[in-house]
Amino acid sequence: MNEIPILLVDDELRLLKASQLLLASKGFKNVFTLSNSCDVMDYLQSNDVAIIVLDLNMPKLSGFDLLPEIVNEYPATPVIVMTAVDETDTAVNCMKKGAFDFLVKPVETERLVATIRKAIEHRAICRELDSLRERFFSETLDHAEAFSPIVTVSSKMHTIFKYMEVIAPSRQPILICGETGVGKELVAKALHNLSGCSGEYVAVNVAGLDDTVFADTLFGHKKGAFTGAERPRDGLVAKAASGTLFLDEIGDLSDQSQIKLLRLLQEKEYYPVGSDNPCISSARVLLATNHDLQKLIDEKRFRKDLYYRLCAHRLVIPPLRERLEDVAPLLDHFLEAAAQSFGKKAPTPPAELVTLLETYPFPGNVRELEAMVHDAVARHNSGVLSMESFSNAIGIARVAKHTPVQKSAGGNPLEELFGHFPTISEVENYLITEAMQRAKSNQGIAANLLGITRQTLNKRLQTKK
Ligand SMILES: Nc1ncnc2c1ncn2[C@@H]1O[C@H](COP(=O)(O)OP(=O)(O)OP(=O)(O)O)[C@@H](O)[C@H]1O
Repeated sequence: MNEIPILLVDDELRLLKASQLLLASKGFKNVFTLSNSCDVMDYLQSNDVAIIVLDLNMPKLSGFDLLPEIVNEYPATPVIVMTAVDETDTAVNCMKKGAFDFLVKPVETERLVATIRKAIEHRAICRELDSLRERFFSETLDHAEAFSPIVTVSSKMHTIFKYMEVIAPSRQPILICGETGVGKELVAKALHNLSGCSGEYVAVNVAGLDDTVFADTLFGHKKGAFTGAERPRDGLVAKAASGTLFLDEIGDLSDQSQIKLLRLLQEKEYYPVGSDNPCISSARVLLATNHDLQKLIDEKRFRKDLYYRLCAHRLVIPPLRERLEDVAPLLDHFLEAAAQSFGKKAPTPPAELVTLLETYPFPGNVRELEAMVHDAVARHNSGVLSMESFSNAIGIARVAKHTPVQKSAGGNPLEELFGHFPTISEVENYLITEAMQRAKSNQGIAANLLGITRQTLNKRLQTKK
């Protein structure tokens, strides 16, 4: 249910009651009414109101006179004007005086609900902007405890955390993007904890679900909806009522499922399988993908309208190779966790291990680092942790990833790099210099990067001098 307080002002009592009931049926349960326009300013002073729907023609004090007063005192509260007068001049005047929108009676239900939803979004975005302005200059997080499971010292991640604090309380969907293993699910959980939602956090991976299974999983079904549906069953949207529904891997959804998802996000409505009666969702939806959705749109595999609906709040979690400062604290964190799970004492990592790890691009991101550490601790017996299992894992991954060099659009990459077709000795010198730089002059690590022994590298370095 939508808790946002809405105030309807109209001198026609019957119309007020009908609108209140209609909005309640659409999930707006905090709708208040006033039939005397003279009471509005007093009411606003002592009550929290998010949206006002205001009639223009009222005795004593007209909506036209009241509008500038409200806009002046409560500039952040959108006022939707409703009137029986369908005149362009009136509409233009109301908009000039600061009305959010102008509707002519009788208003279609869908139009009224859509305008109210638009006003709610507008208000939320204005609030977020204010909050962002405030947070922009502040270094500290208001709810640092919500981020404690996410180990990081990266300033990029810290900026994302600040933005998360701003958008978490809104009820708008949030799209979390990033390569596999960057921690999108941890981010989703943190958003739920920050949101203040009283309901459950419910996560589901929707990759590979065909449309029927998608609908049944999310929306549930009516008794007899299909063979075997002997009892009605709630779906995950109902389970996440007043809480958070996290849909992982949405880049793989079928077109039909994308349409259902769009309806859920836009109208907050869904149909259990086999039912013609829509249900209203009160779950906040978070979504994640490791696909480039823009590319999927170009390939006609993802709907543009759904993408635009998701884009309002988008978090892009950087890959580990773009926040190398996180490698060391993550290494310590995973060493501790792995040692605990094996009932061992946390081993001391060799001094050059972080440098070795920093040379590796981690296509599997934090998950890959976690697995490497787990494996190394499993093999570890005593003393200093061996570099070998890390070097092996990195070496194997590098060989597996090796792909022939593609010619760039502009011509031969070697010629672009050197300005001419280079000699073997020029390429060798270039590679050795680059590897030594990446390995912070550690010859063992540079040799590993180059796929040669340390002795061979040492000899080449001697002859280079
Ligand atoms: N910053 C971090 N601190 C601690 N653990 C992390 C961090 N980032 C990721 N992890 C761990 O790495 C693993 C992968 O994280 P998660 O499942 O959140 O990634 P993901 O981006 O959702 O991946 P996928 O796209 O494959 O679903 C998990 O075990 C998670 O606990």
